[in-house]
Amino acid sequence: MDDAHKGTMPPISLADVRTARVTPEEALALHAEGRPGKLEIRLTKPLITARDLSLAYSPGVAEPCLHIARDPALAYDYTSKGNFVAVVSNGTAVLGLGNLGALASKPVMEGKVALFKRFADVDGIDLCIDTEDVDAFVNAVRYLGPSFGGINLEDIKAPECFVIEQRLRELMDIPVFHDDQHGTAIVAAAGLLNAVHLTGRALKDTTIVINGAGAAAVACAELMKAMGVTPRNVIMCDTKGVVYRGRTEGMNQWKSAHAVDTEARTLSQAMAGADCFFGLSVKGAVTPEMLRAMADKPIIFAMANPDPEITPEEAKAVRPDCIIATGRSDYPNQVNNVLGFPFIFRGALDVRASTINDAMKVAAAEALAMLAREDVPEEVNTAGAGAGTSLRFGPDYIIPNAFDPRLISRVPVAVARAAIASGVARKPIADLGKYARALAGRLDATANAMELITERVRANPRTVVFAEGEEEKVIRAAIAFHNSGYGSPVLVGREDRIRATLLTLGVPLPEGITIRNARNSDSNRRYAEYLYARRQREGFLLRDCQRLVNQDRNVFAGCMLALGDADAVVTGVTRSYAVALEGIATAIDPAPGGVMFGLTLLLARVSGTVFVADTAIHERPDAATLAEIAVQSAAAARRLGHEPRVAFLSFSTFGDPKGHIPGSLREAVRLLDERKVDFEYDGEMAADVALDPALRARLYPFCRLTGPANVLVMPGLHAAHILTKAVPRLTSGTAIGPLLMGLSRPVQIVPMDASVTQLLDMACLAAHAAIAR
Ligand SMILES: NC(=O)C1=CN([C@@H]2O[C@H](COP(=O)(O)OP(=O)(O)OC[C@H]3O[C@@H](n4cnc5c(N)ncnc54)[C@H](OP(=O)(O)O)[C@@H]3O)[C@@H](O)[C@H]2O)C=CC1
Ligand SMILES: CC(=O)C(=O)O
Ligand SMILES: [Mg+2]
Repeated sequence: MDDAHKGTMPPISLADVRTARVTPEEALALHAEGRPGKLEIRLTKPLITARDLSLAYSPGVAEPCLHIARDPALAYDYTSKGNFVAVVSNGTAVLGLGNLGALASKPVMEGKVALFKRFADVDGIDLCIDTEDVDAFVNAVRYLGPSFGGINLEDIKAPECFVIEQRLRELMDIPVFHDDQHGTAIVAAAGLLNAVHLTGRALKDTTIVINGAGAAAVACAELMKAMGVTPRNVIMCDTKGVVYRGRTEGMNQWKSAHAVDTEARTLSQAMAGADCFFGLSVKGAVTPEMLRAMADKPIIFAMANPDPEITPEEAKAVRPDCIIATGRSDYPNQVNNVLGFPFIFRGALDVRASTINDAMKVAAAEALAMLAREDVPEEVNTAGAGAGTSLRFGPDYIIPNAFDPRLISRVPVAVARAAIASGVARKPIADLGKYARALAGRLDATANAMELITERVRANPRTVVFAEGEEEKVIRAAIAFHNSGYGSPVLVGREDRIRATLLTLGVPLPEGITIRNARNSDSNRRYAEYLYARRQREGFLLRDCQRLVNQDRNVFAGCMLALGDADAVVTGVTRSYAVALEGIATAIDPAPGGVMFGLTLLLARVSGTVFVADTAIHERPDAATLAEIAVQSAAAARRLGHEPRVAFLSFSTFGDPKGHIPGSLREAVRLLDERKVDFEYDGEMAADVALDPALRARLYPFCRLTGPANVLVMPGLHAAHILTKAVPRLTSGTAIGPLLMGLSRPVQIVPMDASVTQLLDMACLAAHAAIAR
């Protein structure tokens, strides 16, 4: 290890890179699935009764209109303006794909809106404006301005983007931010600060070659210089070669501002001896030979999307001493503006900033850089179980991961503080500590936890049996599992049938997926003898066991798992839950002392994630079972990042109304009192009481729960089923599960109508449980 890398983890071998590669077919399928695209609009106020209508629409709506007419600032109080950003493009520079036009840019713009929501709870809408005329574009955005709290310009080519942004900034009183310029520059600056530090350089002495002289490149050059890089140390190149002083061909005023006196005329010549390379151009623009000529410990940011100027594998092959970053999420060090724009706008919107100025940009870059130097919390450091791949500040971790839950409470605060200090905040925040704490609550813990789970599985791939391997959606899920880097899928089924289905799908069987035919597997004898040993005193003959192994794929899969031929099983699309479980249970026992039950995660928009149990096994659980279900559910909630508050649900609350209250619920509470568990619980209570602390405070102030219940233990299977089936359909929420809990080996049984995505999620959860064993 060289000096600069001392004290950090050894670089991750690129052979070990945890990939989440997706195929073009998968990408198209995702966009076409269900409601096409990635966005919809939801209501934040009820519109159910005539009264609701009168309040939200005519005549009630006249009131906020009149108030806003008198005082425009009230638009922030009475409308969605303050949390609403327009993502605007004309499609002239879509990623690194070139001028695809406004319509074809829509998937990227919808994607940016989705990222705004997912990472920073900023609402947005894509506006794809079909003109390359600067005046027409500026007018379109300008006149739509009143609807929005901010304008995020995206994928507009240089040099028009500079003029458009400048003019809109002058015309509008809300932040106008060209993400490809400033978002990219901020994130690249953060990465550079850390890479320079790790390689023992000083920013002012670092020489940088930027390939590309468009939106992203010019903004990067400007911010790097503002942060301390010496202007003459930056050489910019474009399709015509080096942007040198005196060049006339293909120039514009923005390039001229960065033209330098140099003998170099080509990218190769510019790269000789350079410390750092920024790629903001197109796929494959850099060759291994160019990297070979760079200085020691070169810093290579190949940021073109979707494919970088050079891949990390190619770069490491010629320069093992380099620090390499790309714009992609499937390599270490993702230098991508996704780390910037959601959090920068969050901070700017929250202080009602009139603009996003340089102080705010520098604050964001420094906050990002500093976060990467901090210890990565255990739950983020999901690669911890993979030897030598811990996320720790070093050459393979110079910038935080986009899923790092600390980003939301760090970057917006830094941006807000800078906005206040520089005088552009129209609503300064007095207590930034309190603001930081409130920001953390904007993220859904489950969404983050699920991502961390997938990361951990990628770092520790497992062999998962897909028991119903002849089904098309199961085959698709197995391929996705393999392509996501989660491990090695095993499809149980007849090879000719599986291959025929693959043929109709038009995909070859990826290496790494195996097919096991239960009828003629070499292991059948071993499996049958295993079953016979378990069941011989229950009236089973060896030939009965043989038949079960040959004919029931769940039994076969269960035997594979029991005898160590696989790490986990996923099944359920061809048999009812009970039948699938019976097959599995023939070969696999419940965990010693545990209780088997189903746990369903309801991801509701308003209340966040709620865990519901038992949604699969016990029709009328007794008190001891209910208590154990509560204990295991609370533990599962904690693993997914939620501090559990368990409510035992009934039709009644603490004896009111009177009736036949299941005594088992009260007895379960008493049993937990005896066990002195370390989580909150109470009951019995009705669902509204469980979920509404205000109601509880009025009517049942003695209740021990300190917030809305997030683990609902149901009195019986009927109620659990009705709740978990009805809620997603009534609220457009999502249900994950039931997750099968309490089995001695990791098995997940999906609902029969499960989608490919649900199958994949459950296989991933099963693989995760296998790692935890
Ligand atoms: N990782 C990230 O977060 C981000 C990455 N990017 C990537 O940066 C790239 C540029 O985007 P953007 O600035 O918005 O686009 P622009 O259209 O504004 O600029 C493109 C620039 O690339 C130059 N270029 C094209 N091909 C080559 C080549 N073979 N060699 C040298 N220069 C070349 C063009 O040269 P000329 O001026 O001669 O036409 C132009 O200066 C894209 O790949 C994009 O995906 C952009 C934003 C964020
Ligand atoms: C990431 C991004 O915005 C781009 O490549 O254009
Ligand atoms: Mg872009």
